[in-house]
Amino acid sequence: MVKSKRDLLKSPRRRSFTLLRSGVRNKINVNSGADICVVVRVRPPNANEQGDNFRKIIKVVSDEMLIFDPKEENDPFFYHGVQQKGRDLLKKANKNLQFHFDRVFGFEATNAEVFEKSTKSLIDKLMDGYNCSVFAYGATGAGKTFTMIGKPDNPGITVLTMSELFKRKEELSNERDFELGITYLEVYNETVQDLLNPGSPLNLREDGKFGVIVAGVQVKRIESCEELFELLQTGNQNRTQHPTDANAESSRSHAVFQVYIKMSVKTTQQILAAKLSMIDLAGSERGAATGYSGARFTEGANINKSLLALGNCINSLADGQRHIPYRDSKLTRLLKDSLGGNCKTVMIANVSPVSLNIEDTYNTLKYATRAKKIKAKLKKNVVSCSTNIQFYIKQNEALQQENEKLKLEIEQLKSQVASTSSCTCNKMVNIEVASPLKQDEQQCEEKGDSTNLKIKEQLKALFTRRLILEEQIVSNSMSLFTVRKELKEFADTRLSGLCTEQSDKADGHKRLGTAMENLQRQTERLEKDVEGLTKQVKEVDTEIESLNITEDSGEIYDYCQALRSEVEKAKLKSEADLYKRKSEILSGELRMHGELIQRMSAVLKPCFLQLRGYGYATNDMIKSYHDLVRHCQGFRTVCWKDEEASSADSGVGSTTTVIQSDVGENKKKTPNNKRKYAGDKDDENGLNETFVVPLSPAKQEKVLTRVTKTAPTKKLAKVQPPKLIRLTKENKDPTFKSSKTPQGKSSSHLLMNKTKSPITTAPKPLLKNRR
Ligand SMILES: Nc1ncnc2c1ncn2[C@@H]1O[C@H](COP(=O)(O)OP(=O)(O)OP(=O)(O)O)[C@@H](O)[C@H]1O
Repeated sequence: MVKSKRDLLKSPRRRSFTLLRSGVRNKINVNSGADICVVVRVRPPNANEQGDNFRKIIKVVSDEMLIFDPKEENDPFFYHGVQQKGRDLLKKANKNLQFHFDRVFGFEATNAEVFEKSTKSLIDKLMDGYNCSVFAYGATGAGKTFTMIGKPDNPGITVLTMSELFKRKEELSNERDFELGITYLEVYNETVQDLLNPGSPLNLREDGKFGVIVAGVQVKRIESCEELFELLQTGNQNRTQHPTDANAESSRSHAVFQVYIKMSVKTTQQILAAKLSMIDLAGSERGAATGYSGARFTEGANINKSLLALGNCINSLADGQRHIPYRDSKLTRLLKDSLGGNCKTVMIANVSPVSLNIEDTYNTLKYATRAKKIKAKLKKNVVSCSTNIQFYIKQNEALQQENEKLKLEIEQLKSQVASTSSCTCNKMVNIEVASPLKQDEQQCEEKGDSTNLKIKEQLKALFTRRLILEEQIVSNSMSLFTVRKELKEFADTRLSGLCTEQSDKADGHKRLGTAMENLQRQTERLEKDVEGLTKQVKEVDTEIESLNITEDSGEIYDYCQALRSEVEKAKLKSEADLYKRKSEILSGELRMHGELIQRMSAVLKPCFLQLRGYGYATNDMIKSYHDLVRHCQGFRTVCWKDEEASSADSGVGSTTTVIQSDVGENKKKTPNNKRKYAGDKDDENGLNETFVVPLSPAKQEKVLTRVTKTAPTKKLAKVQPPKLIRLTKENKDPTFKSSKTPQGKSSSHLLMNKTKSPITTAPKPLLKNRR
């Protein structure tokens, strides 16, 4: 359904657009009772902007209103020497837009004034347990850093706000206990760095309870304002800065300074927690204006990308949308709870006053106007431990304490191990000491016992850790994935062999290929994990070694060895479990293979019978089919040495055992070196004697091993005969089958150790074979 123009005008986006476009007739009225406080600061023109080259584009009308691109009233327009009433139509009309904000600061405003009228009131909110945040937004060189950090002689609002906070803390010290911790981070090129403790980039994690958490960030406790100045200076030195055409000291990153405050009200035992975030955003900029190229241009693009994400969040919040795209950039993820959430926010929009930056200034003013519409959901943090401060501070404290404790323990244990061994030596040496010294010796013994106990505890802890690590290594073992990957490769080969259509083959290959790629990726990930775990095992081993336990350590040494073997036992157990899982996978595969073979046989057999029935089956086909049948029966064929080549040609599967001339007679009876199969009694195409040896698989294995080891020697034939019983009509074995060769000689089948195995007869061909 098409909306009417009236309806369209009702949409928030459309309305703001209309307001902005319609110039002086439309006043941009922001709701002054809104939760976000937006102030604009116009900086004085710098040295480059002074003179007549640039006109002023901002006119501060009052504390709350400014006119952007004002009409130039004293600019008479003459035509043919006569002053005209209208304006010069060749000149672009000035926008003359009125903007209303919570506060507008002109050139002459100092940082102290800005602080008084914008962020000072936040301290009250913080004391009441509300989260607060301050953003400085604007184009590069617009005065954000000057406003936030300032100069030594003109401190910025961060310092002034913190001074006020400390002042208030002093005032309330009789009523409340305070704990303050700060973090100073920078977001540069979509990575988060700790400015107070520079190192590798930090990761952001979402926690259901604590909101967005910066993993690994250090929270510094501060007691005084002086400490804070030092920390801020250190942090600023670590901040990424590069000179640009627009600003000689341009900050190329977003700096996020956060103060965690925990207050316990002495009378009520109530705990209030609050967080103050002060953010100096990197300058929004047009590449052309900043004069960048190459890496700097990319850096600028990244800055703009995160600011765009911030702008989108502001737009969505202003429009009251349910989904806010916080996840679009690291900056917005980090500031999720500082923007539109449970937070009192102040936005300071910094602008330049001259026409050189007219576009940037206009964009900043529009941005600020949008931000004004955001509604926050303020909520007091009256909780004992539901804010990040508790989490970070407690986690930090606990870790530090644990660290210190462990260091101390290791030191103590090292010295104790040394003293124990010397004590044991002393004991041995002083076996025959004089009685007055015996008391000392006893004490030493006691000391030794308690020391032993401590070392044992330490060893137990270390070996337990080692055991856990070893178990993790086994459970992360890639062997399962390797097996799965091999099976997929096998399936791929099987498919290529079976598929007749190229498209089927390609489809299957694609699917299996994706599975194999996934398995490969998982294997690589596991490899990395295992690498890390192995490193940890080594560290544990080093710790154990550092205890210097040798055979001379006596009981402790035995204890250590016992623990070691316990770990080995547990490791073997987990390995056995792993093998069990592996064998489960393989048996699954085996079952699947069985089914597959059954289904293949159901297709293959009728095809073969049909082909053979109609005389289309070639001899090779028939032979291969019979080979297959025999392979399924588990038969091994014994043939003559000079038949080896032809039997090798026979293709599919049956195992052929070669026998030399002890049964030479039979060899002479062979007319054309063709082999006879048990079922082929009616095959008339030159049959000769073949020794068919149906055996139980175990026996086959035994014989074959022996044969393979010794073949092809006469010795082999000597070994074989006692086990082979030539069947003749005379021995009347029921399993005996005989057939006549073309020469009228009987061919025989040999059964190993009289094994009575039924011989399958292939179906008679309906027609004669073509070949
Ligand atoms: N209100 C002001 N009064 C006097 N000088 C100012 C004022 N605002 C800014 N300046 C000067 O303008 C220059 C640029 O300011 P600043 O470095 O604060 O800009 P910025 O917005 O932080 O730029 P960038 O985003 O590139 O870091 C500085 O030399 C600063 O001293």
